[in-house]
Amino acid sequence: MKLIMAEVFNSWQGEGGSVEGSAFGRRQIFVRFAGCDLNCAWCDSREYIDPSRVSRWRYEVEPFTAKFEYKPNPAELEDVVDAVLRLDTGDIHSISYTGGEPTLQVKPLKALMERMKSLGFDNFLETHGGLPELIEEVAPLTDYASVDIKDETARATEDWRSLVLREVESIRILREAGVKVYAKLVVTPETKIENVRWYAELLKGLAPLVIQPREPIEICQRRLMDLYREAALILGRKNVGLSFQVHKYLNVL
Ligand SMILES: C[S@@+](CC[C@H](N)C(=O)[O-])C[C@H]1O[C@@H](n2cnc3c(N)ncnc32)[C@H](O)[C@@H]1O
Ligand SMILES: Nc1nc2[nH]cc(C(=O)O)c2c(=O)[nH]1
Ligand code: SF4
Ligand SMILES: [Mg+2]
Repeated sequence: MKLIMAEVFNSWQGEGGSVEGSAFGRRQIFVRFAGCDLNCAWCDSREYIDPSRVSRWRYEVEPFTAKFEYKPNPAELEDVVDAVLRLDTGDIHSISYTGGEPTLQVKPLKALMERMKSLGFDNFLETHGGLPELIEEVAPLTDYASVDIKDETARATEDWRSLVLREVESIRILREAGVKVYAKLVVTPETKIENVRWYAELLKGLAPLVIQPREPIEICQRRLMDLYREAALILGRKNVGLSFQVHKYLNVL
């Protein structure tokens, strides 16, 4: 089975903060799929959005070396499995499936998740959640999930409100499948407080929320705390947390 891959590397989860379901600070092997159907203005994986421009994929040869070997795309699933297993350092909390958007290649994604489960690994899905019908397919194989709520300022797609509703639907599907799921909202200085209220009302009783400043950070602390407080007053003070992309500060993948 073939897939369009971006990279495989070993690091620790740098996002998610401390809410229920987060794997922040845990060792993970990351499998980054190429291709995405959205176009977030601040995407830090932009080079992988158009799969036709990802002619080869890379896999780290040793953890924390950022030394890579390359293979052409489309990748063979077995080669991806080998790349993951050679990075197993014995302390891996879970395998993170990210991208680009991993659910767009749902057949190879499922095959990979099944294989890793059979090898004793837990599966962590990092998704924009915009495709609930595909989330339905992978939910039974998923142990943890981070689902983005794409704020209006992400400009991820034309009809951003219906995208948010689909993302909440994906969270519901994952929750009902017993997945430890949380929502992640990337905020900017232009994020509107009334939109945060709307997201929090949609998520109430469904999943905790992490608020993650867009990197590079421009939002001021005061504004960040105001958005946080607004969400916490609706979701409950134990159901909101901050998340920073800590790996970027420590200059690891
Ligand atoms: C690159 S995305 C891939 C997974 C999926 N397509 C998604 O958007 O959730 C992985 C995570 O990085 C976050 N991210 C990407 N660029 C970012 C930036 N500039 N600042 C903060 N978070 C960012 C996304 O919000 C998402 O939670
Ligand atoms: N260390 C580390 N943590 C991450 N959490 C989410 C990431 C992503 O790109 O999906 C990511 C990533 O790229 N690196
Ligand atoms: S959905 Fe994820 S991969 Fe796609 S553009 Fe947005 S942040 Fe980037
Ligand atoms: Mg990243």
